[in-house]
Amino acid sequence: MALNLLPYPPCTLSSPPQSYSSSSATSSVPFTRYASPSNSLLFTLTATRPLPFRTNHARRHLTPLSASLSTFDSPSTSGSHGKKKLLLEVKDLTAVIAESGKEILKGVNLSVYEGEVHAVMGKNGSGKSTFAKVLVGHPDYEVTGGSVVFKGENLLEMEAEERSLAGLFMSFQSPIEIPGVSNIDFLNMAYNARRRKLNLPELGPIEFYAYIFPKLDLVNMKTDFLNRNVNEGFSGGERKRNEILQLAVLGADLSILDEIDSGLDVDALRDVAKAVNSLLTTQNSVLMITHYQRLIEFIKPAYIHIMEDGKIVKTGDISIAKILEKGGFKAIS
Ligand SMILES: Nc1ncnc2c1ncn2[C@@H]1O[C@H](COP(=O)(O)OP(=O)(O)OP(=O)(O)O)[C@@H](O)[C@H]1O
Repeated sequence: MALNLLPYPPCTLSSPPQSYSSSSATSSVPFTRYASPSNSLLFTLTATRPLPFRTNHARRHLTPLSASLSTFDSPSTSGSHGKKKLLLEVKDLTAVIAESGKEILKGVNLSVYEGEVHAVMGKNGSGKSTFAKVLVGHPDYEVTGGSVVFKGENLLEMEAEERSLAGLFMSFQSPIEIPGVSNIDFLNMAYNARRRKLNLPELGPIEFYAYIFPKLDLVNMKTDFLNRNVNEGFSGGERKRNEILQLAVLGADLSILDEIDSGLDVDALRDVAKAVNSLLTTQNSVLMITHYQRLIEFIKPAYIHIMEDGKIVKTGDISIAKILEKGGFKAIS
């Protein structure tokens, strides 16, 4: 049996770990794909089925990457990034909804250097989540032009699973439930997939428990949550904490956090923001989507981008969020 966990975290698992809980011991996860535009985990359990999608049917339109690749090891010319390495470079990215062909992304440009936190803000429907989902290879969208270079590699040529293993993580707006799979089994499988990729020995249940235990404190989660099925019966806030727990367990070079503040009470917001801050190093980066200044005050992005009608129309520092909070989008434009 192969378990494919796509971006968040997409990895191919050859065998399930030993069970921690009765629910996982009797796991009868149907061999179906759990996927929707808002899934936190594009999750497939298949016997022999290949990965469910290949991302782009329109690669012939994509911009050649040679110029972009050469910038990976170069310091920024803007000065403000110093000698930091370019982690993600998005150029003129356009994308449509695969089913209808409707264009949503209309030429997105964005560069993220290591150690940086960026926020994307914008009106409802401006394309923020679509942008995030296109980056992780969501099958609902088709890239029609532009380029995306991640750690010097052409991201658009990678399967969703490869993107995750390359160090991309996405926390979705509405994390899904995975009935029949306990949280700890799920995390152990995903973590071991990453270790296999790094040629490291897998962790058994006891070792993994020791590894994960301190991370529960980080997100202020009780141990009971490990034995419950993934997100089943979790409140909105608990699901968000669980997403950050996944991030803490798996690690990532670039974490894309889509509205992690939605549905959180003030204390939960502080916990989640604290956990994200504690995971930040000079080598990894965060791209967060938010509507509210309160998250920005906790996580403090260096750059705020305003998205409008599928494009980034303005970039600035934290002062943009303050103007936005006071005067709305018209104050910015
Ligand atoms: N899979 C899809 N099928 C149909 N329409 C879609 C799909 N994905 C996105 N859209 C449409 O694309 C537009 C942009 O959606 P998106 O979710 O990216 O916006 P957003 O900026 O994240 O909005 P919000 O702030 O409300 O979360 C919307 O009009 C949305 O209805």
